Amino acid sequence: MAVVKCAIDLGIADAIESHGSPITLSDLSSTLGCAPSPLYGIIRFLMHRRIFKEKLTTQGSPGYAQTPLSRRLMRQGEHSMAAFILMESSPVMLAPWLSLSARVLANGTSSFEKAHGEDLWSYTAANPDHSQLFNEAMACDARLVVPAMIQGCPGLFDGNSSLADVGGDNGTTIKLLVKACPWLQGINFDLPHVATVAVEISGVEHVGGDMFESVLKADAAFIMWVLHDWADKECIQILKKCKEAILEDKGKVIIIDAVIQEQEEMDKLTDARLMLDMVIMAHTTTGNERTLKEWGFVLGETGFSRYTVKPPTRALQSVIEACP
Ligand SMILES: C[S@@+](CC[C@H](N)C(=O)[O-])C[C@H]1O[C@@H](n2cnc3c(N)ncnc32)[C@H](O)[C@@H]1O
Repeated sequence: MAVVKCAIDLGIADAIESHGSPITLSDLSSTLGCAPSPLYGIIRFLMHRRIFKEKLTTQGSPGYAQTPLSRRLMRQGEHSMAAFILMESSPVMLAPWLSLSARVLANGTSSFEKAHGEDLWSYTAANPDHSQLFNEAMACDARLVVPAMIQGCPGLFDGNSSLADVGGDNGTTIKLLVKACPWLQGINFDLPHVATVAVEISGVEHVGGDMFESVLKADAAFIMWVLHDWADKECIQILKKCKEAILEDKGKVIIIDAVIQEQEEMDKLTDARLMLDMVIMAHTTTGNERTLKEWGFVLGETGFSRYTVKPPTRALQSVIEACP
């Protein structure tokens, strides 16, 4: 991750993109103000990981070009994952990894709290710069996941006229959902320090609150990358509040989260899902990724009458639809 962060910091992908065609090491070095030899080492490493690729320039000299992966390292644009990588590689988020054992010990404590003296949400509330980086990071992920989900689950919001995105962060997700389903009135619900600084979005109301206390009323509730931050008991509490907030007859709670496969079902994204489990362990106090059986327990204890799990489409997450 340090090398990928280095590429973002240097602006390698942005420089190649602005050049518009494959660029030589010498031109790239002078554009970026870098020494050619270490820059070559960074690019060689990233080419080995298929992040950049070698391609002849228009003059026939050896040069470097973008790939779909390297475009994710650009600072701007709908494909950028730069903020996500910069957030995960920030000193704030790296420090808890050094205390991962604290979370695992029987009488242990949260790795994040050990490193920073408070949990992630209190820390972001007290540190606006980190909160903004976190929000931008989540927005990168939402831009990737939401279109895949809409494509993979057509008709998900048919019959609903309002939707509350619980823990919706700066509203990027609900903005994409309302754009794709213009009949939806969107509510973006998050902690007050997040909701109050979120920029205005047409068709969306930002509401600050605590999902453990209550969730704003809507036909349906949507909750993405939130429940994995919490233990079963807390998830059941949050889901009960969602269940109270939605319509009894045609309401539903749509959960977007990973499902960890059993050994025999593992696929090429299993590694990423298991990695995510470690990230959640390092950064949250009680969170973890869940297997289908573990999701079944949480949903059953909340009192949902039925649920369906749609496998992911080009994404780490599954779509779990739970009905009252
Ligand atoms: C991992 S982020 C997911 C953000 C967003 N759903 C997404 O996928 O891009 C978890 C979100 O839960 C919010 N959150 C944490 N505790 C909360 C609470 N008690 N009430 C409402 N939101 C909360 C955080 O502020 C954060 O935006």
